[in-house]
Formats: sequence, C-alpha cells, structure tokens
Amino acid sequence: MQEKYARESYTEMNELVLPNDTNTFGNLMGGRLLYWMDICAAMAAQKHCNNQVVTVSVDNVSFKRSIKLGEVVTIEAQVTRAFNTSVEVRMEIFAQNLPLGTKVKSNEAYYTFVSIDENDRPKAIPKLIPESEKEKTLFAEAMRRRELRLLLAGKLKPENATEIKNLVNLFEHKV
Ligand SMILES: CC(=O)SCCNC(=O)CCNC(=O)[C@H](O)C(C)(C)COP(=O)(O)OP(=O)(O)OC[C@H]1O[C@@H](n2cnc3c(N)ncnc32)[C@H](O)[C@@H]1OP(=O)(O)O
Repeated sequence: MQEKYARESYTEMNELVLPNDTNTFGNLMGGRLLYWMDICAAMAAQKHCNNQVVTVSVDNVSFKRSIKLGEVVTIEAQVTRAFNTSVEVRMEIFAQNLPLGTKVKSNEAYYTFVSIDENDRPKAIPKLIPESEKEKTLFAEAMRRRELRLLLAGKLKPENATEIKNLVNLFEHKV
C-alpha cells in the first residue's frame, strides 16, 4: 500500500461563533467546539486513509481560554501517525478576533479514527511518513499516547505497554 506524507492530511476549518453556538455568558459551548473538532479531524483522517473513518477515541480536551461570540474558531488538524487500521490526529484550535486582528491558541487535542470497510469492520491503511522535526517528534510520541489510550480502554495489558515502561525506566534513572 502506498505510503503518504503527514502534510497531505493537513486540514483547516474556520467557523464564525454565532448566537446559537454560545451559552448565556456569550461564550462558545464546549460541546459545539468538540463537534467541529470531530468533523475537522475526521476530514484529516479521511485524507490519509482515502476511506471512510469513524471516531474511536477522544483524548482529554482542556479549555484554556473561552471563545467569544463573534470570534472565528480556526481548527488545524493533521495526522501524526498511522498504525494498522487507525490514525491519530492532532488538532490545534485558535480564536481569532478579526476586527482586532488577534489570534490566540485556545486548545490542543488528539482524536483517534478507524478506517472501516463496507461491513463496518477495520480496514488497513497506508503508513505515514513524517518529514519535519516536529512531525518526527509527534510521530515518535504517538506510540506512547496510543499505549496509554489502549490501556485505559482495557485493550492492552500493562505488561505489553513497552513504550510507557521505557519512559518510566528513563524517569527513574534520572531522579
Ligand atoms: C466521525 C464520527 O463521529 S463516527 C461516529 C462515532 N464513532 C463510532 O460510531 C465508532 C463505533 N465503534 C466501532 O464501530 C468499533 O469500535 C470500531 C470499528 C471503531 C473498532 O472495532 P473493534 O472491534 O474495537 O476493532 P479492533 O479492536 O480490531 O481495533 C481496531 C483499531 O481500533 C483501535 N482502537 C480500538 N479501540 C480504541 C480506543 N479506545 N482508543 C484508541 N484506539 C482504539 C485499535 O488499536 C485498532 O487499531 P490498529 O488496527 O491501528 O492497531
């Protein structure tokens, strides 16, 4: 199967925060943001897989800064690593105030998608090639995040979490 570059999956989505998207304080609802993030990340995953995908996992998302009515939410998504049938997608979320010309990062998150066939079963996907230093770092770290996710989901035995074990060993030797 043909390998693909990480950058080929890059996807950007812009949404203007309208009154229907906000709570009573005039801030963007967290659930609405998660919905937009799911769509943007799924598009990035589909670009890599050239196939339909489903969301299988959403890592913890922290809301560092509220996003206001009238601001523009920009979501940037890119696949960090492809495994056998699943991909990890990293997102950075920014809030832009267009009249003031400001752009502030508000969130960062990782979603995991599985490529599925016509019977809704997992389907093999192309490998991913990281090019830049940042892509290579995210690629290497993705294995650790995957182990943690699968551990928490009860899909990986602790004794098989080798990346996490290596990290703990490294930490113990440093302190
Ligand atoms: C875009 C959307 O919003 S889609 C709507 C919301 N999502 C859904 O409805 C999906 C519902 N879930 C499902 O249909 C199934 O769980 C499937 C098809 C995703 C996976 O089926 P499973 O029987 O669990 O498959 P299986 O155990 O073989 O795992 C398949 C892949 O998913 C990965 N996976 C499974 N569970 C998790 C998890 N909790 N976290 C991360 N990855 C996971 C596995 O590691 C494997 O990846 P790999 O092939 O790259 O190693």
